[in-house]
Amino acid sequence: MKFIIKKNKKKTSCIIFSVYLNNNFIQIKPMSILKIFIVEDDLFFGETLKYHLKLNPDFDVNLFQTGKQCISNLYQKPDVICLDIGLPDITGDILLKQIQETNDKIPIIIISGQEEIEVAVNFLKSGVLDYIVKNSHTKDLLWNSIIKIKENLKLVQEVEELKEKLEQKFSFEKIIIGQSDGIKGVFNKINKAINTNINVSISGETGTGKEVVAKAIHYNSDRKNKPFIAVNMAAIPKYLIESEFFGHEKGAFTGATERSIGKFEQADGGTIFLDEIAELDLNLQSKLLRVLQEREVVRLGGTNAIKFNTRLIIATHKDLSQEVKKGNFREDLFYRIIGLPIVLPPLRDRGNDTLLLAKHFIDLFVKDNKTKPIVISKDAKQKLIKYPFYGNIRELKSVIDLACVMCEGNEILLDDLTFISINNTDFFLSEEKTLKEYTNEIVLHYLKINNNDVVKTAKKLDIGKSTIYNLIQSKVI
Ligand SMILES: Nc1ncnc2c1ncn2[C@@H]1O[C@H](COP(=O)(O)OP(=O)(O)OP(=O)(O)O)[C@@H](O)[C@H]1O
Repeated sequence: MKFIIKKNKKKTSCIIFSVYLNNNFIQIKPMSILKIFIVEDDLFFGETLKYHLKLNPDFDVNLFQTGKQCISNLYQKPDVICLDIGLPDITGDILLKQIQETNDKIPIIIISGQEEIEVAVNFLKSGVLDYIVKNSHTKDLLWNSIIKIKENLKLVQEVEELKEKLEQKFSFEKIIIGQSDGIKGVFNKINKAINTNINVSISGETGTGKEVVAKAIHYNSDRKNKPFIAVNMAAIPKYLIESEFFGHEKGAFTGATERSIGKFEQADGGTIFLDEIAELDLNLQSKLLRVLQEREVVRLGGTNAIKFNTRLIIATHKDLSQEVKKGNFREDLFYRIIGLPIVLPPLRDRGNDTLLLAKHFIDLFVKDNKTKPIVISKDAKQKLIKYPFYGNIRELKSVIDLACVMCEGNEILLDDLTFISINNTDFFLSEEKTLKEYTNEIVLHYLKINNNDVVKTAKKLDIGKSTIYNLIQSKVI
């Protein structure tokens, strides 16, 4: 088999390539080109349509005068077929069937001399996209119809591309950064979850990546082409949760002006991710339990039970078993949802992962902002490793983004790191310092806050002014 690729001469606005295969050149069209077949035995009418459509440089038009020619050229994979139903060699309905048997995805437009509505309706019912009557407007109607098809095909292609990107994006070993033992254990659990349908419960402090893990499981499982629906219990007002979960019928309550499909129904075939599950109130917990047991929902104000097939992933930053002990969470629901537990370690327990993640966020910053490459100084690295990051990876990202903005040149120095943590006493105590050194730091801290006002600082710390003056004079602060 010979295989040659040649670039054809530039036709209008685009370049068409040909592949030489088995003694024939077969054209390969770029996606922006729409291959159109016109099947019309009236040569003059056919040529008129062809001439008109070819005015659009994105249309590659082929004219065939018989049904047989059309069928034997289907290998060219037309994007649209415009079909006259009064052909000499084959009736329109039989030709339509033969085309659909070969490829039922090709949009077909019927062009016919028959104005009877019944004929048109029958063709439309059998799957053709449009029915155009032959008259002086045909060529314009055909043009508009094909433009609509082109737009539709573009959307389909975009959706396919996005799906593909999403799959690449969630190839989890690439997006979940980390090599610590803790994160390796998480990868192991994710792999187990991907290959089964078991419920998954993810726990971990805020910002440890619970949602990232939930998405990684969904987009790497068989359900990846179905929806991933995330619901955050803490973000929805209590009175709306039931309707959000289960949907409602029109008129179910004041303000329910339209029927609404609930999240469980929306996630049918896919995954529902219930974030902050511990925030669900007890009354709704029992309703959720019933729905999970029956695997069906009844919309508010409705009577029909609607079956769903949805994988459940829940997340919480609380210890759910403790919540059960405290009476805040139903024990039966706990056992129903706990499934495969995945515990995400806090960032401070992931060792060197902090630096891997910091580098990852720097790279993202550099790419997004099109800046020169940025590195981290040794001191800054040490500080990052020691810092407890109570906001975990989310906090690290904001520290790194700010440091990238603040750093002069291409190196993040110690002073470029700004920690705005809400709880940093542990960090303060984690550094090995003497009591004297701690005292000096505290004095310095309050002097800064009080704009170097010694009297105010002394009063605040309940120490003598002279103590502070001595520290300043001896240059320890
Ligand atoms: N291992 C990881 N590698 C790269 N990025 C991560 C990782 N883990 C988390 N992130 C990033 O950190 C941020 C927080 O992650 P995520 O929202 O999944 O955390 P969470 O635990 O669900 O937070 P919360 O409890 O507040 O809802 C996101 O920007 C996410 O992309």
